[in-house]
Order: sequence, then structure tokens, then C-alpha cells
Amino acid sequence: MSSPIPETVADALRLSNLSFRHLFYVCGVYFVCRVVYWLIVYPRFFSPLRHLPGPPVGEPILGQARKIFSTQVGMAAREWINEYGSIVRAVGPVGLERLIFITPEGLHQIMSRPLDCPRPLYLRNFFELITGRGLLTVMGEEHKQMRRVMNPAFSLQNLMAQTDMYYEPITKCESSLLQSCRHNATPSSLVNIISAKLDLNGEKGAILPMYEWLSKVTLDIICETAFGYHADSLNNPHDELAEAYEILLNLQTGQNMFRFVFAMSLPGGPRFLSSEFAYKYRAFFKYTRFFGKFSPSSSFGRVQTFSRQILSEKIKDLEESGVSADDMHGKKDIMSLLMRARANETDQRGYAMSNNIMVDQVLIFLGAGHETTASGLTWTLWLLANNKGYQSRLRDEVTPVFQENPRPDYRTLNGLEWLDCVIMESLRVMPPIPTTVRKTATTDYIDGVLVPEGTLLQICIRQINTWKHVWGEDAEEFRPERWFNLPKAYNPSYSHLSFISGPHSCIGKTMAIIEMKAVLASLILNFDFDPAYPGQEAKPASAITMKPTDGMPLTVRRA
Ligand code: HEM
Repeated sequence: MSSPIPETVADALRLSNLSFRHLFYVCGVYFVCRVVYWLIVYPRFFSPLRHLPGPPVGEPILGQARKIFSTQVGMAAREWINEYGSIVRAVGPVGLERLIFITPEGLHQIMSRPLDCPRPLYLRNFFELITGRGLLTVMGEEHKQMRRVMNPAFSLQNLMAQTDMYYEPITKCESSLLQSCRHNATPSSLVNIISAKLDLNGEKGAILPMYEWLSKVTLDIICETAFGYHADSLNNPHDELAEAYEILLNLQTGQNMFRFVFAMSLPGGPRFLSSEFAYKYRAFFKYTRFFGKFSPSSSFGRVQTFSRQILSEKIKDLEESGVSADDMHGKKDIMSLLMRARANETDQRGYAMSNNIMVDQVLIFLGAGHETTASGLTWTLWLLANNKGYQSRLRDEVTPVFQENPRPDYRTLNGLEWLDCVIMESLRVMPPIPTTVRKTATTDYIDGVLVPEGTLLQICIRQINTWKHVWGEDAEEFRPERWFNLPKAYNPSYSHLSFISGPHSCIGKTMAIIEMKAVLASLILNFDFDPAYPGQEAKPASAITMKPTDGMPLTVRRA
């Protein structure tokens, strides 16, 4: 007689004299074997990338993570590139392999094919949680369309019209050098605030946390230029948006990012973190060992809700006032330009952004354009404080120009050669975003290596910008004069990657550079910067943005 066919797992266990306990053991052993295989066996013995040059696999669970996260951002990669060459394989946490490519050929293959090498899902989820659906998160055709709609807001013509708006929070007209100013200035601009602090201290000057002040001024500028909102965080430290952003941006240290990436990689993680439930019980996060001070939803929620509110009001105002999109020519903020572009797009090509998507775009500009510019400016001041000759040369260049016109326009700022060299060199040596990442969506050759689908590609911006092969032996030094005579090996698209390259390159590049020029020139014109104390060292954060962890104290005196 043939044995009966079991219909359920329980029947099968009964017929084979096994219990659920046995099944549990089998599953447990299987799970442990899988984990051991992925963490220890695969990267060492089976990975097709195991023969590529690079550091040893490292610790069983962490791989080289301890080194990556404990050293200054990008320094581990710099060491590896110096030791192993232009293609490096390193194993990070939980056995995740990453490849580092540094040659223009390799970088071109990665960056010119965003569908084959997109931003990894966890990063897109991270951006989507903070800023919503926009350029940083969408891909393919939708990305192309969004970019096309947004390009006019960043056109040369619009940037030229916008430049004057940058000066509002920077300078106050009555200062001795700015007597001929014809514009209405803010009640207390950055230059005035610093001057007032110096008045209290006399000749010896004052030690000021420059990052904090630059962060405020760039927030005020981006709020004004992005959606015409006067945050005035320079004078109002309790501005709701400024406060929420500060909390949010402080979350992006290496350790917090590691926790965040982990949480975002869990199925349903992103949705949970931005849910009403998480917001309601946010206090609970504070007391958990894993998340500690992470407590994400409070600041995320506040920034999103508050920004959406401002923007929705603006959209409503414009709609209710009956102003047609074409009549909005007077308004130069990005939001107004997007509304105009939207009207035209609907007519011509059938693609129009919804209000929500438009709101998200502007949130992205706020997120992507504030801290980056503040960090870029802070590092420039730091580099100039340590090179007084370069600093004086810049003052000599800008003083006559600003004496003639206290608010030089776009063309005049761009015509200042030394200012240009200083900004480009500072962005090269201390790029505000020091590293980014992509993930292969197909198996394909990159720089002669067959890279399997799903491999992480680390784009080491800081290392690429200071690669000795291109920039020479003094590649890591701040030498603005090198921009007068670029090296032969310099590749315009892939040797200076601070804004990356290709279809996903920074849309705000020209805007950021001109804004940095306006702020830096106004500061150097009025003040003299020195390190705060002998032996002071740069302390860049290991985070998405390389801001200084100590707020960058500098000694400031009148110029
Ligand atoms: C010094 C200042 C800035 C630096 C160094 C910088 C750098 C970058 C980098 C490296 C990326 C690529 C990130 C990645 O792919 O992982 C990027 C993308 C982007 N940036 Fe910037 N950025 C700056 C200022 C700005 C400003 C002022 C804005 C807008 C107002 C802006 C808007 C964006 C947007 C929308 C993207 C995504 C582009 C896309 O994927 O199509 N950035 N930026």
C-alpha cells in the first residue's frame, strides 16, 4: 500500500516522525549558514570581484566599515587609491561590496548612464522622505521631463536677474564702502551683524563661529530665491523653518547615517519613518538604544509640513489673485518661474507638474542648495584664513569693484578672475559633498571590469578632485593660481567633480557659484580672517555634506 501524500506541513512532520522543534532547528541552521555565507564565505571565496585590488575583506560583520566611518570622510578611500590604484574593491558592512573608479573613462560610463547606474534605492528613499518626490529621487523619462521644466529657473538669464537678491541678507547699504547703494537693505545684514560684534571687541577682533553665520545667510538667500519667503534667520534665530532644518541637518553624521541607512533598507522602513504613527510616538525613538538621538520624524515632519504650508499659500495666493502665469515676469523666485514654466509646458508638450510635485521640487532646492553652499563658503574662508597672501590678493581685486558698485551684477562677479580661481580651488580641495554612491542595475563592463548587477559604486569626489595623476604632486594643496594654467591631464567633465557630471549633475551649480562669489567678496571686502588659535585644524564631518563639526571658529577683524 502506498503511503498517503501529506497535505500540510503538520501532516508531513507527523508522517516522518519529526516535530516542529526539528523544523525550527533546520530553519535556524539554514539561516545561520546563509548569514555566514554572505558575510564571510562569499566576499572571500566566491565574489567575482574578489581578485580586484583593494584592502582585505575586514571584520566579519562590519567589513571595512569601522575604517570608513571612523576616519575623516573619504580618507579611507584616498589611502586605498594611493595604495591599490585607480580601481579599488572594498567590503563595507554586512558583506556589501563597493567598487571605487577614479579614471575619466570609468566615471563617464557610470555617470552618463543613469538608468544602468542609478542612485541606490535607500538613498532615493532618504531624499524622498525629507524632500518628497523630485529630481533627486525620480529616474528616466520622468527625470528628463522634470529637468526640462526646471531648466528655465536656472537659466543664465534668470540667474542674472536673481543676483541682486543675494545681496539683501549680506550687506547693509550705509557701511562706509557701500554708500552709493540705492537699494532697500535688510535691517541687519550679515556684514552689519559681524561689524556690531567687532565693535564690542575693538582692535583685537572677535572669534566667531563662521559656519553658523554662513548657514543662516545661505538659508535666507535660498528661501528668498526658491520661493520668495523671508526666513530672516540672521535676525530671527527662532524662525520655525530654520530651527527645524538645523535639527534635521544635524542628523546626518556618519553614525546616524549608518543607522538611518539600516532603517531605510528594511522593508516598509521609509514609509514607517514618515508615517503619522511614527510622528505621534516620536518620543519613543529617543529612548531606544538603536536610534538614540536620531528621533527622525519630528524634524522631518516639521520641515515638510511647514515648507508645504508656505508653498501652498503662495500657490493659492497666486491663483486667487488671478495673476496669469505669463504676468509673473516680475517675480524671480524659482517657485514663480516653475508656475510659469508649467503653464507653458501644458500648452506645448503635455507635461505639467502637479502642485505637490512642484512643492517637492522647491523643498529639494532648499535641501540641496543651503548646507552645500554654506559648507563651501566656510571652507573657502578657512583656506583663506590660512593663506593671508591669497586673502589680501582677493581683497585687492574686489575692493575697487565694490567701491564703484556695492552690488556687482552677475557679469561683473564672473569677471573677477582671482575670485573665480579661489572659489573653484576651494570647491576642488574641500568639496561640500565629498562622496556619493550609485548601484549597478545591470551586469556590464566598467573601465574594463565586469561589474555584476547590484554592486555599489562609490564616487569619491574628494579623491577624484585631488588625484595626483591629474593635478600633480601638490594636488591636495590649496593653490588657486593653478586655475590660470590647468594641467594637461585635466578633463573638464571628470577631473573636478564637486557638482558631479552627466544627466544627474547639480542643477544649481552656476547659482551656487555666483552666490558664493557674492557672499565671499562682500565678507573679504569688509573683514580679515585668521585661524581662531594656533594649531587649529580643519574638522570636516563624516556626513553627506562635509560641514565643519566645530562651527569653524575664526578670528575676525575689520579689513
Ligand atoms: C556649493 C554648492 C553645491 C554643491 C557642492 C552641490 C553638489 C551637488 C552634487 C554633488 C550633486 C549630485 C548628488 C548625487 O548625485 O548624489 C547635486 C545634485 C543636485 N543639486 Fe547641488 N550642489 C550645490 C548647490 C545646489 C543648489 C544651490 C541647488 C538648487 C538651488 C542644488 C540643487 C541640486 C539638485 C536639484 C540636484 C539633483 C540633480 C539631479 O539629480 O538631476 N544644488 N548637487
